[in-house]
Amino acid sequence: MTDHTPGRGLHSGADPRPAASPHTWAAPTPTSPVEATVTVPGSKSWTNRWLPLAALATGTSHLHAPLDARDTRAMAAALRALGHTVTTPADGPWSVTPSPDWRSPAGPIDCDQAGTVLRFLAPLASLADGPVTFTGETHLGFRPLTGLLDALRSLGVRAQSAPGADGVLPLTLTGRLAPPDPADPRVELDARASSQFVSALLLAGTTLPDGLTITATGEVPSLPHVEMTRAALAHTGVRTEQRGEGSWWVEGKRPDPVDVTVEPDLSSAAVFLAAAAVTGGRVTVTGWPERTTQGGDHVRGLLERMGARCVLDADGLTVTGPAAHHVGGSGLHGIEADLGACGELTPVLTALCALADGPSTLTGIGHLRGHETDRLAALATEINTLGGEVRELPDGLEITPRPLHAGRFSTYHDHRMAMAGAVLGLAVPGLLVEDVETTDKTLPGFTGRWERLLGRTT
Ligand SMILES: O=C(O)C1=C[C@@H](OP(=O)(O)O)[C@@H](O)[C@H](O)C1
Ligand SMILES: C=C(OP(=O)(O)O)C(=O)O
Repeated sequence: MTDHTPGRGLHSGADPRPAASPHTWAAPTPTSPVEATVTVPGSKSWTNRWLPLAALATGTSHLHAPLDARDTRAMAAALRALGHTVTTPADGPWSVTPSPDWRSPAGPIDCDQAGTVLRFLAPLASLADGPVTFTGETHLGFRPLTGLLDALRSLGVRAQSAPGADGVLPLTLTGRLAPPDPADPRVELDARASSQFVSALLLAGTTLPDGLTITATGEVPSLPHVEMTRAALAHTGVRTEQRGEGSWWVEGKRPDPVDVTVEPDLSSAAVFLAAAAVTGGRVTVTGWPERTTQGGDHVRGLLERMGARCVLDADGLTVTGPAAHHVGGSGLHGIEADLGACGELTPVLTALCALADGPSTLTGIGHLRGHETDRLAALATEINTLGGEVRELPDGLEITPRPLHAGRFSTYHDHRMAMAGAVLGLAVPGLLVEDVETTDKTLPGFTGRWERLLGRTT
């Protein structure tokens, strides 16, 4: 097993003379401003909502421009294992024909690294005609799940980890969702660790005859993702209501099938926009939605505050970076920002802050310690190894820009850490990003896209 803990990853520690190896990618450092138009793949979060909703629906659904990546392939495979017909051609729309009977799969469902697969499908396992076991990549078993499992137990589901298991996986769930008071179906949920718990119960609440009221007992992070779930449900004809702060009701109703085009993934887009911001160039991301529930849309306001110009028009979102680019710096300004609504942007934004002309403080992101790795520790460790000054706060990071030097950048099997490494490489020659292929969780073909963006290949 590879240890993905910050500070204990492969090759962590300063290395003044890094050598490229088959396991590292030399992040390119352009010598002129980056000018490009890019199309980014579909949103992970939208794709992984449409797929389970389609499995709950009353007929066949079609997804155009879905994200085709590890997280979404894991969702498709999981739904197949549960009895549904899911077709996932590489170059065409995906379709889901639901089976009325959810089956208990013969073997465990492999969630790979996908939080959304484990969290969204755990409550839906109660529809199966027997136990359902979930497994996945090692670190997934150590990511927060207790709040969701406690809520499921209070709704009558049995949740059991294998005896002697270090983390929560493999996890076996048995039994139907049965609210204690069927006349007033409700559940309390500690979702301080992840908004995905709320989304999961909203999806599952549709299967109860009288729906479900979910009341969070603490502050829920990433609230735009809850709104995304509500928007997806609304699109399928299922009503939801916000009933006070931290409380949501969902109607008990089978969703209508959908025929939808998936929005581009705006959190993935951020890395390409960062190339314009760092190099004083100009990058357009096509198909940027005018209105969206994706937290990644916050990148516009954040880049503006750092000194970049953002224009959203019929061509897409165009970011123009400040002209003061030089090797080692970017002409961007530091910021103070609460990223609680858009935690996915943190790694790329932290890299930008490390290249800015003044200090930054990013807060509201304590829950990122429970993501693919402890992202706050990982970012601080890796940027400091390159000569930076990043201090961890309980719920964020304080970043003081320092001249950075060549070195290795460990990624801890975290796609967004690898993207942060690419951004630093724009201004720091000789940066070697380890395990860059980890980006295929959400952004397949990342290095090819990046090198095309930078004009390195045709
Ligand atoms: O619902 C979703 O699709 C997601 C919700 C967020 O999770 P957290 O609330 O755990 O941060 C986000 O970070 C994750 O990448 C995707
Ligand atoms: C936290 C993330 O992923 P997941 O959906 O696995 O939670 C992420 O993509 O930044």
